[in-house]
Amino acid sequence: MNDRPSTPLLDQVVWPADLRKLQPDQLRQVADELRQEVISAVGVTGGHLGSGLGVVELTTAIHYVFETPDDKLVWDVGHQCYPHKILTGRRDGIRTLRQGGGLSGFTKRAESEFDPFGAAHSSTSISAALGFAVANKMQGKPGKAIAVIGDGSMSAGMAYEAMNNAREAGNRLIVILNDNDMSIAPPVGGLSAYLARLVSSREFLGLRDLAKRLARKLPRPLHNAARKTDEFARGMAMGGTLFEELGFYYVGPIDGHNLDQLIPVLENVRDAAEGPCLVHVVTQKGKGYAPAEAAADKYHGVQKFDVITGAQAKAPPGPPSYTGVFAKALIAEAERDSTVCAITAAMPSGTGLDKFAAAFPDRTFDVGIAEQHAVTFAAGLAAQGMRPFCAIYSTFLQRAYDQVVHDVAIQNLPVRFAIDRAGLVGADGSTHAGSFDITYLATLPNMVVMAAADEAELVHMVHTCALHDDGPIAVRYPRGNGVGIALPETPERLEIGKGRIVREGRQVAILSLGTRLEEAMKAAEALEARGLSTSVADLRFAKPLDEAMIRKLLTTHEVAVTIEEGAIGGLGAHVLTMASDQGLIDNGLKLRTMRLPDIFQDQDKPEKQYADARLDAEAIVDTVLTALRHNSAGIGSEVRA
Ligand SMILES: Cc1ncc(C[n+]2csc(CCOP(=O)(O)OP(=O)(O)O)c2C)c(N)n1
Ligand SMILES: CC(=O)[C@@H](O)[C@H](O)COP(=O)(O)O
Ligand SMILES: [Mg+2]
Repeated sequence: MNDRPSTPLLDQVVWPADLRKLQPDQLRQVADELRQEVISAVGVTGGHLGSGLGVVELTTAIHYVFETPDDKLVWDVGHQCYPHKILTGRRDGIRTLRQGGGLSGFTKRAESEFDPFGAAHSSTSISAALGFAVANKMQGKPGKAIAVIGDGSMSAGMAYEAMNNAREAGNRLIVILNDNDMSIAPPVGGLSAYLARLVSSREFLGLRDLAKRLARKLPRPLHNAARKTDEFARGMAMGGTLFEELGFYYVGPIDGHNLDQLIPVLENVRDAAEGPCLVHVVTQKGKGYAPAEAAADKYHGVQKFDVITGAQAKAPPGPPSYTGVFAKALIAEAERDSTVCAITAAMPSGTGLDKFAAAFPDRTFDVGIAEQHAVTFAAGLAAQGMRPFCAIYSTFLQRAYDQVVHDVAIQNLPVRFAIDRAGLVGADGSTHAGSFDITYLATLPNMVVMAAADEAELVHMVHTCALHDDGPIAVRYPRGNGVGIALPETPERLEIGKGRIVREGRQVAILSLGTRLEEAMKAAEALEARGLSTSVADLRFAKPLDEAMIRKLLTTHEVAVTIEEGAIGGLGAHVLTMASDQGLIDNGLKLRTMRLPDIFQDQDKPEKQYADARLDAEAIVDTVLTALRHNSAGIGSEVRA
């Protein structure tokens, strides 16, 4: 059992205002106690640990120096915000993290005034902070906006769009680059190499150097001359810094765990007459907890764990994960076909492409947190004859929608989209749910959209994708483990647009897409027990629909229900449109669609979320019975009641 640590000084700090009453030399103890509290809490809840441990001192220093919540502190991604939540009045709830009705695992506006902007998807913090800064400037309000962005998140184009625009904010915007030389995996690309050069080429900024470099009080011409001298003194070989070329005053690198450096630097930057400033802090992901420091992933995301040993709770052995089945199937395709290659946007382990990379290192590309680039890079590869699989979580593919439309679908390029985490994902909550991909993909020209009903179907669909050169094709599958069905020795190529009837009935037809099939079969059993003969179809394709099969089902059954792990505008909408266009609902057919609610707050296990979302067997039965009870007197009958 993880005992709560003794935190005598932290106990006195409920809000940042309490922190600001302390003496600077007491902050070290606060930070040490804060770190122990984070470790203890995450040991109970699981969640994101490494990144939060890396910003314990930085969080303490920011809330000590800046007048939060009036000064707006915007965390990037927000997975590192647990120390921030403890220091901003939420320590009592910290052990409810990522649970139904508990604290979010990310920053969330609805949760606290100290969370001025929600996060979870990366690289949004500078844009959002710039918005706050410019608004304050336009309203003549005091107050700074501080964006804390990681080195991994700095690899996304959106961060540069914001920095390119940052001059607008002057000294009201402060960007803190939290450089721990880690993304989820080790960082990749030119920026990571550049930051490494920056850090290795300079001693941590001493106070003397700081005074010289932050001569903010000088009138501009002199200040510029001093700055130029300073840059020349440093040797223009570094070209100043990339950030200075973008209009920032760069300060750093500084030791992000040394409060004696952090506090004066942040105070100087806070009081700087001009800006924007970018403070480059160097931290260690997992700092202060040996099992995290020693782990390859620095305990980025962990299950509940024993604080003493660091041993994480192991899930009971079960069927293989969909991610693992995908990776194995893709490796088999690549063994058959040398043009098969794979792209991830900084999620090698999450997508299973770490396994693919072990087998085919030269055919695997981790492009960093850069989904937009990943998609158009894949389009270029496809245009030149390769067979690229773009493996991106459903929720993160949202970041690259125009690239999917403009660079892939309209040009009808054969990019394969492996969409993991499709449907509800559990503890990461609504920001990570794969709710929208059916809706946003099945509306596109040329796009083929498949959903695997189980892990065997996933193997067939990966094979079908590999062979599909006629245009873009997507296969979606959920987070977690399969249903335990045997995997096929030899994958089949599925006929595009053809579904399968998995249960024959006469009165009710359940049209299922994806892994809700298991619940659909349970519902069919329950309906049969009530004397309702029920058919079940696995549609396999949201686009193109198997119109012949659907037409047959809708014209030979009294009630038809579609079910999908997706939001409105997906499969159900397409079946309704087809039925309406073909006059199939003119003859009294009771057609209902079941789908995810617009948004849901609970963060819990996916199966609980599906029950809460009314997308399980019980809900299917209710839907059918309600439809049957519906007065069959046709239009207007409700009015008479
Ligand atoms: C758009 C987007 N793509 C992918 C992710 C998944 N993701 C979450 S944290 C992370 C790495 C972030 O690295 P960094 O910004 O350096 O933060 P650190 O974890 O090192 O503190 C990634 C890729 C995401 N949250 N958002
Ligand atoms: C913070 C973030 O976006 C990732 O760490 C995400 O939480 C990973 O999700 P999975 O745990 O489903 O891989
Ligand atoms: Mg990092």
